[in-house]
Amino acid sequence: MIDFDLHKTFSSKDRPIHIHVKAKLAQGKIYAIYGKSGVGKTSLLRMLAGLMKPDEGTINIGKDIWLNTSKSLDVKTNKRNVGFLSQEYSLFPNMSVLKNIRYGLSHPYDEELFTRIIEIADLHQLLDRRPASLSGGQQQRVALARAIVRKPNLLLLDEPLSALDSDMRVKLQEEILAMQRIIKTTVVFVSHHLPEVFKMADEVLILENGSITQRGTASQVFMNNTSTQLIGEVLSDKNEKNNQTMTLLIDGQVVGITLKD
Ligand SMILES: Nc1ncnc2c1ncn2[C@@H]1O[C@H](COP(=O)(O)OP(=O)(O)OP(=O)(O)O)[C@@H](O)[C@H]1O
Repeated sequence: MIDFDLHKTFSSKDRPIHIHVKAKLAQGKIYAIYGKSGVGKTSLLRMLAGLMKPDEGTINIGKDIWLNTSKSLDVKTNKRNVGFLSQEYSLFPNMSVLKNIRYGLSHPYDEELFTRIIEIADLHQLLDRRPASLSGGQQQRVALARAIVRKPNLLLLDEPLSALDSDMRVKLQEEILAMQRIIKTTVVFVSHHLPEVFKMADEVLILENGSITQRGTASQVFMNNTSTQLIGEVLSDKNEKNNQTMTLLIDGQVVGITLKD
């Protein structure tokens, strides 16, 4: 169980931005954080990772205390053993894939886990290559493998798949699920991509203006939510015989819509 209650205020020119996030997350489950731009999703992940200092708050994970500001207790990021993936792959450019994955791994490491993760991420052929010679999807798989072999207490994913094309995205989603089933770590991921949220999340936490306003399964929070929007790009718009036909690009899919009287 992870139990957190975090406060952070950013001063800005117009008005201060208050973030107050509080939740209990079960060990080994996958949670999606969903919300509009600027509501505090990245800030929440960064506070959980110890990369951003909250003004006030607590984080308890199992029997460990990571943060208790009233007792001036703040466990450093490297001692929290958190995996953090974002759109940037942050690999060491001058090291091979193998060295990147093994870098800083405490010895003796779990050889069996290492082998299985390399297999799932399909990295066998790439172990001697440098990151610059890999595609974006391959680099992200290296970053994922590197996070997973450390058996993190918590895996934080800040839209790591959003720069990838849809086939690679689906492949990476499968790989994340397969790896998570092995190490059974708790995963908190930010995504704007509803199919991804439905596929991956055991539970969704809706963040609005810095606070969690709803939580439940994806079906529970989205099916009755009238504010859910599908955003599409108009590819063509024709008006024939009183029927208006529009072709839209929605979430990578081309969709035809006919509007009648
Ligand atoms: N270091 C900072 N200093 C001042 N304001 C900040 C800082 N970091 C974040 N903010 C502000 O806090 C709010 C929440 O930012 P955050 O990046 O957490 O949002 P987000 O939900 O992840 O947004 P997005 O989906 O666009 O990535 C935003 O208004 C942002 O401008």
